[in-house]
Amino acid sequence: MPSPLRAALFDLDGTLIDSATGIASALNHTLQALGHAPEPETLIRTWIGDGARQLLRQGLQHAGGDLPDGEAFESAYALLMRHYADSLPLQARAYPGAEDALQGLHARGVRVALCTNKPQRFIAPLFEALGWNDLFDAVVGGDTLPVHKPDPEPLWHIARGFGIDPAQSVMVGDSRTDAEAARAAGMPLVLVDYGYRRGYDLQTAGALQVTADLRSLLDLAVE
Ligand SMILES: O=C(O)COP(=O)(O)O
Ligand SMILES: [Mg+2]
Repeated sequence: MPSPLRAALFDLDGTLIDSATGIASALNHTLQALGHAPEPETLIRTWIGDGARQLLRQGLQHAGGDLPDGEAFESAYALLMRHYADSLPLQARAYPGAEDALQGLHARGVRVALCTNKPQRFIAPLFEALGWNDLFDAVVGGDTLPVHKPDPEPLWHIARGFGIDPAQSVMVGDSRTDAEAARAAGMPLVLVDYGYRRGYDLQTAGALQVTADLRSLLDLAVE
């Protein structure tokens, strides 16, 4: 256990917010505009967590045919970005306990960061909708740096910015992507048991906690 805990880095989709309905709606509008059938939300959930480009790739691959490349892929991605922006009100659903945990960590002097693979441009409007503008000391999106999770660099980037050792921080996420990034970064891990984890065995991931409620993080912080 990081003693004392000095920073907590949070994944967004499937960890702090239940955004799958909105993301599925954005992807399905995109697939339909390209002449494909929509996919069920239960399947699309399993494609969330590796960034919006990977989400689109998965959707198009599942729809069949050749995966468009180059300009054709970029124009499909631009379409997804438009529908994604429209879906933000549907994505802004905080999990119970998420806001209390963020505020409680702050109150205990723990730095709080967002470390998501969601495109950066959508983070500010989501924070606005959630009333979370003042809750984060640092924010890194999926396209903020040249690499994203599972690469450890976004985690190191945040820890460096805080002047805090990764070992005195914790990465809080819902998926294999988060667990692999934490392991590669030398950062302790907490997993939520309710996210979009894609058949990943949470119990063998080496997490400090596998939790159903983010308020349990407060047990790691000093009063
Ligand atoms: O894949 C995404 O776009 C976002 O995913 P994350 O918030 O779970 O990193
Ligand atoms: Mg996630």
